[in-house]
Order: sequence, then structure tokens, then C-alpha cells
Amino acid sequence: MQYFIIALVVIIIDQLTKWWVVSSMKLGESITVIEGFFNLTSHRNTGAAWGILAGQMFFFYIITSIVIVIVIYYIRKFAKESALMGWALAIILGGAIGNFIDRLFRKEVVDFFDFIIFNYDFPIFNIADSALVVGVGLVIIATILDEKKKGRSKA
Ligand SMILES: CCC[C@@H]1OC(=O)[C@@H](C)C[C@H](C)CCCCC(=O)CCC[C@@H](CC)/C=C/C=C(\COC)CC[C@@H](O)[C@@H](O)C[C@H](O)CNC1=O
Repeated sequence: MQYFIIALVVIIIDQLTKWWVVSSMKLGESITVIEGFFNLTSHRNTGAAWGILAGQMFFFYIITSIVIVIVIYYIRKFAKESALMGWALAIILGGAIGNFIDRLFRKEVVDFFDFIIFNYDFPIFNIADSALVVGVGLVIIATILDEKKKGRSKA
């Protein structure tokens, strides 16, 4: 159950930051945080990463609903065995719902983290995207650790 609270915290932080960007920055406005490396830029994306499938909201509703159902199923199934897996899935759940809320009510996703890495202006993203990427990374780590643990117990 506490994993759903973690997802809720991610959603609240995500929605609060997006609300701040929408209410206090003009579209396209950019605030330099670290010169040449990190800006806060008010951006909108009607697609997924890199703007793929722009405008295909119905597709995103379907995909995100499937992601949410699968993650909830795995939280119920695996979170008892592995707290790390529970946290990872909860963070993914929060990220998926965070962007889902934007797609439902705004018909676009609010992005603002603008990093320029080695002169490449990485696509502008948000807390929900970060949660999704970090969550997927943690699922991979939890799975590897779990396989190692199983391997040791068999040996
Ligand atoms: C992170 C998943 C994207 C997120 O998926 C979601 O919502 C999920 C729940 C629903 C999608 C419809 C389905 C998954 C699509 C998978 C995908 O796209 C491949 C991703 C690979 C990954 C390997 C590293 C890149 C990551 C890139 C970015 C994030 O870097 C932190 C740049 C984000 C910016 O383009 C920003 O404008 C995006 C905008 O905010 C909308 N966000 C989404 O669609």
C-alpha cells in the first residue's frame, strides 16, 4: 500500500512543478540556471520522447493505461519480495500517471528541464519523465540483484 503513496508523491511533485511552469513562465521562455548546461525552458510536447507520434493522444491513452495496469499488477505481485522493486514500480506508476493527467486535461505534456550536454540540446523533459527513466533503471537493477540472489541460493 505504501507504494501507492510513493506514486502519489511523485504525481503531486510532477503536477506542482508543471503548474508552476505554466503559471509563471511564458511558453518558450527560458531561465538560465547553469550557463550553457541547464536551463528551465517552458515547453509543450503533444508526443512522447523526442516528440514521436505527436498528437496521437488516443494511442497514448491506450499505451499509458496498459503501462499503469501492468505496473499495478507487478506492485501487488513483487513488492512484497523486493522493496527496491516496489519503489521502482511506484516511481514508474507516478511518472506514467503524471504525464497521463497532462494528456487528459491539457492535450499536451508540460516540459521544462532543458539540459545541454556536450553541445547537444537534450529534449526538454519533466519530473514524470525523470521518474519513468529512473524507475525503469531501478527495475533493471532490482531484477539483476534478484537473479543474483536466486543464483546464490541455488548454489
Ligand atoms: C521518458 C519516457 C517518455 C514519456 O513516456 C510516457 O509518458 C509513457 C508513460 C507513455 C508513452 C506514450 C509510452 C512510452 C514511450 C517510450 C519512449 O518515449 C521512449 C523513451 C526512451 C527513453 C530512454 C532513455 C528516452 C527518454 C527521453 C526523454 C526523457 O528524458 C528524461 C525526453 C522526453 C521529452 O521528449 C519529453 O518532451 C517527453 C514528454 O514529456 C512526454 N513524455 C513521455 O512520453
